[in-house]
Amino acid sequence: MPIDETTPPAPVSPYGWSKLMTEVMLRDTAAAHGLRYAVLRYFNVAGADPQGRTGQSTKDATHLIKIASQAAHGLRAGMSVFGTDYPTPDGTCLRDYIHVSDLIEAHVLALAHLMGGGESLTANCGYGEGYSVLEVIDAVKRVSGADFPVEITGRRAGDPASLVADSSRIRDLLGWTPQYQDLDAIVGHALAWEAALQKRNSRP
Ligand SMILES: O=c1ccn([C@@H]2O[C@H](COP(=O)(O)OP(=O)(O)O[C@H]3O[C@H](CO)[C@@H](O)[C@H](O)[C@H]3O)[C@@H](O)[C@H]2O)c(=O)[nH]1
Repeated sequence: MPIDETTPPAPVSPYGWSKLMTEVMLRDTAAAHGLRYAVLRYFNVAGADPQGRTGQSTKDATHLIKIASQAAHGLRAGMSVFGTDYPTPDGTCLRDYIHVSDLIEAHVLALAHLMGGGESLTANCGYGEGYSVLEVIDAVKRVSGADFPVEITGRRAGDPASLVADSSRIRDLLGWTPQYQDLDAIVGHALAWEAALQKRNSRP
């Protein structure tokens, strides 16, 4: 079931709570001081700059597409799937992976909205399409042409079974029209970035 902005937030991690607290602070500051704001609720940010200028560089990042990309490039021996007993079609968690460039465009549109005098808004940023962990790993193998070992392990604590956005609000209100709503494109850009990052990090 896609999640819309009226679904009561129910964070399961301190990080999730910190994001919700930020929303509450913005709401209260706006009420007290007339501030106008845009809350953009990111779903699973993925991919990289299509021109290869930047991408996720956090050392030891644990995100699925990054881990799978590293495995495809032989930077790690293989990877784990955290649980196959979720109430989803293939038993692995579903996520709504949004290309970082589409997310940037959402910010540009939100800023233009506010600068044009628009009301405060809270809007989901996702495509409304969920992919399972196994589907993502298949995409990484398909796009890279590389095979790597995948081990099934137990669930990781705090992983909800499904997080898929209803993004009608941002589409309707800001005219947001994603350009990269394609899992293979997202994975392709992530793979290219991971290769570039590896080259960059191995320079003396
Ligand atoms: O090696 C891995 C890595 C991830 N997963 C699974 O893949 C899915 C996606 O995981 P991940 O890429 O870590 O994203 P989320 O846990 O959905 O994290 C999102 O939500 C978190 C909590 O809001 C934020 O911290 C992250 O930045 C954001 O991407 C989850 O089911 C994980 O269990 C695996 O099976 N194996």
